[in-house]
Amino acid sequence: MTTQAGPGNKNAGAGRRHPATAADHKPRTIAIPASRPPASPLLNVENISVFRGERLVLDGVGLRLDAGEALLLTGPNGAGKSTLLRVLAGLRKPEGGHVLWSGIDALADRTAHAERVAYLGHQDALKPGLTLRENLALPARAAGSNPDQAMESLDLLPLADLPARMLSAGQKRRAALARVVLARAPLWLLDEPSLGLDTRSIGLLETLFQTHREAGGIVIATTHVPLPLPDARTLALPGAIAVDAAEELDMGLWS
Ligand SMILES: Nc1ncnc2c1ncn2[C@@H]1O[C@H](COP(=O)(O)OP(=O)(O)OP(=O)(O)O)[C@@H](O)[C@H]1O
Repeated sequence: MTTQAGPGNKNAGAGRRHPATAADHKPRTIAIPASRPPASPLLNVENISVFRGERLVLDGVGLRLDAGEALLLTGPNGAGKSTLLRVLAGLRKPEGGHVLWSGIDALADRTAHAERVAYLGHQDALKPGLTLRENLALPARAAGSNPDQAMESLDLLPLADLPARMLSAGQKRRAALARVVLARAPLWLLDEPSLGLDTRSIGLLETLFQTHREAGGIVIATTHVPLPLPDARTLALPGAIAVDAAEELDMGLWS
């Protein structure tokens, strides 16, 4: 399986020529423009392969995204969407392939890459005993950003002084999204960002996506439902070949 998402061929028609005329036969000096290599995309992911247990979950996955673009990762449960996000975030080493940022190997320096990335996993990762404001204070200080602005963008200011344990599932998701905003990172990697959000919160998410993309940011999101990301490309991961559970037990995958 080789799965690839990327822009269409921008050089369509480049090989066309005007019909020959009499002038073509006269000797003349022609200025030949210096040939330029095609600009590399901001994020270029090539040929990623990942094993989980004995199973090849991702096999030759590639994608290319430029500033301001968005990609939806879709596919059945277990297809490897979260796994791919974690590879792109530098949280999991792939067995093969490359992640290039502005043409440079992004995974060679994980610390530098972490500063480019705002990653939202399935867990909202809030400390239950701390208030929402306290939960956001540290990441805000680290990124030099304003926690109140981030909370306001997700309509969380009225909840700022509540302990995180008192927040509902959707409110916790909004808090986790506030941390993404706070990070001020160009690459947003979001695992099912709309999980638990009501209609109004999806509207807030739409505004955040739009603002981030207009500022040149990239959004990559896994999802099983439509997301408010107009013009997003889609990379549909096909999923692993079904393996009989009994056979997996024999292989020791669940040990
Ligand atoms: N700890 C683990 N050890 C071995 N295999 C794992 C482990 N965690 C997940 N897997 C396997 O990796 C594969 C990909 O899982 P992943 O979570 O990336 O899928 P997904 O596409 O995000 O699924 P979903 O839509 O359910 O969120 C699955 O087949 C899963 O069984």
